[in-house]
Amino acid sequence: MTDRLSIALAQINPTVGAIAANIDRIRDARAEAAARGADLMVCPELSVTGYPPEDLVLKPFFLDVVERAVRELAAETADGGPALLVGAPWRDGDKRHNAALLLDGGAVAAIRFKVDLPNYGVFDEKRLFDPGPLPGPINVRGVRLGVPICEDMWSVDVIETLAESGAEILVVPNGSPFELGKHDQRVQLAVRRVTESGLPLLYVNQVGGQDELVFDGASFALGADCRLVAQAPAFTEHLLITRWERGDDDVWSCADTECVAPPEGLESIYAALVLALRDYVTKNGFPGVILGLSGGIDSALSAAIAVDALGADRVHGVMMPSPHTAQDSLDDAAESAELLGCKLDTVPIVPAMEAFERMLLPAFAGRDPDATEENIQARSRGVTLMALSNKFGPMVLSTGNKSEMSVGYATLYGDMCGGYAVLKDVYKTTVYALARWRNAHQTEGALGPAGRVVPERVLVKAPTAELKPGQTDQDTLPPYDALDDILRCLVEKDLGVAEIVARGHAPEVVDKVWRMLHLAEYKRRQAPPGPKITPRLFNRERRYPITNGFGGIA
Ligand SMILES: Nc1ncnc2c1ncn2[C@@H]1O[C@H](COP(=O)(O)OP(=O)(O)OC[C@H]2O[C@@H]([n+]3cccc(C(=O)O)c3)[C@H](O)[C@@H]2O)[C@@H](O)[C@H]1O
Ligand SMILES: Nc1ncnc2c1ncn2[C@@H]1O[C@H](COP(=O)(O)OP(=O)(O)OP(=O)(O)O)[C@@H](O)[C@H]1O
Ligand SMILES: NC(=O)CC[C@H](N)C(=O)O
Repeated sequence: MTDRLSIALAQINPTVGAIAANIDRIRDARAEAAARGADLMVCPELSVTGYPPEDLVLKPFFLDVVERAVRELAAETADGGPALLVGAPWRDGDKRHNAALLLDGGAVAAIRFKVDLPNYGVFDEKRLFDPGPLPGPINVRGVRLGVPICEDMWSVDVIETLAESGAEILVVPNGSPFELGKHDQRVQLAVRRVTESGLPLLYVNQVGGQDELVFDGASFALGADCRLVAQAPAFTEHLLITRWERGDDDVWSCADTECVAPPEGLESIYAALVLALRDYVTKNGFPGVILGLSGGIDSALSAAIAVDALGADRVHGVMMPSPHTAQDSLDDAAESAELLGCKLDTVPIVPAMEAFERMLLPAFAGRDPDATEENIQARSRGVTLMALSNKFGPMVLSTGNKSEMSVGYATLYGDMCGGYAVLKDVYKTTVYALARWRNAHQTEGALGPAGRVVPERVLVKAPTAELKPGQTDQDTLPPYDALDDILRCLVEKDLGVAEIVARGHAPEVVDKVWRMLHLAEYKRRQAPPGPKITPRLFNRERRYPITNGFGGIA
């Protein structure tokens, strides 16, 4: 009987659909695991395709390619090196499963299917996969391992079955996306499962950005006594080696190994945004990003995140003054670019505004100027940025935040244009907090300069769209502290008006915010994607009808 087992947790960053590249990553990690004496290397959920592969798995041709790649990789395990536990969509007769496959001795040695298919929030697995039967353990080098797949760990049944059928150690492959506080939630759940089953548990999570999702990794291992015995760093690829030994009481214990505490709070949000943007830009093949630098907080923070993600030489700011642009805005945009070390061009939009005015003069005869002319400014900037993107290749980085997108305080085809909106799920109050945090700290692996990156005045001046003289956001919107609290209640907690008023908000303000939220659904449907950091990201997991006759919130 084997009394020792070394298990490597391969926290890799796959690209969805890039099967050959993902297999290369797994192969490289296995070579390192072999050199460090591992008997088994465990990869995240659906590691061969990347998570979530979405409707790619509905294509039989895609599944053929996956199966061929897995069988070729399995053949390589005839070399006597570590066994491999990989994840892939897998067919069984006319069923399609989310599977964990043990590759060992040159073959696919065992297969287990996911039982609990998540179908809430950002997950859509019921339309893609068939559930598997309650599983038994698999035998790896003489040790019985239970393999619950991600959501299988979130309820009792699968692990209870595995424990009852003789599993000795639980090994959990995951594709678990980040949101604020998610790591603690996972550890608490894992502790519950360990307490119920009496078995040690290894949790292996994917890392990297995939469209709206960002995976933080933060893989870990718990001993049978619920002690944290290993913890991989978050937001970066890592191979975590754990060494287990069977005790006289038949309980496996792990020699203490590296434990790197994951970031929390604002630091975790900032790290998530950096990784999400970096992977979106690089995995989609852009040379860099271009953004409008207005001298305001949203563009200043977006630029800082972009420089930390990509390096200053891949970020291009453009100041596009109109007659309403204050000297302070010009100076603040220049200081932002200087602090970050990124390029800043100035392209005045006055000629475009004048051209539209002349062009529309006959059509607008007899009409007073209104929001129409304001929006032409925002759209002139959008056209300019898209032209620079077309000509030179960088993706337009959209700067809108969650508070604005909630209430429709943004111009369709204007400042809403762009490929990715890095602050899409970040409320304005959090935008300020993140900027202050970044001025005093830096995340691991950030490519930007240390120290202040957002000018002090940008943090203290009144936010303004500068689309007409003397305009501030608060002419139209409630103060951001109040607005964000009301929005969290409406968007994330589904509270009614009475409950929100009971928190100290004026009924007419709550009513106004609800109406604005409701009326802006059409804008959000046309907004660029951006990374999830809250429990409810617009479009991906909060899906309201646009044509919607329901007016009440009580
Ligand atoms: N249900 C629906 N389905 C599809 N389309 C719909 C629609 N309702 C209106 N529309 C269309 O949308 C148009 C109105 O939307 P839009 O053209 O965007 O314009 P609108 O929402 O009227 O104005 C933009 C607002 O955003 C503010 N803003 C702009 C730029 C930057 C900032 C900032 O500080 O970040 C704020 C600006 O001060 C103004 O209050 C309508 O004319 C109509 O064409
Ligand atoms: N003068 C400008 N030059 C360059 N870009 C601009 C200018 N004005 C607005 N933009 C772009 O449009 C976005 C929306 O900006 P606006 O100033 O209207 O409101 P905001 O939401 O307060 O953003 P910010 O805090 O960045 O100013 C900005 O983030 C910026 O990318
Ligand atoms: N891929 C999954 O099954 C993920 C679901 C799970 N509840 C999580 O977020 O961790």
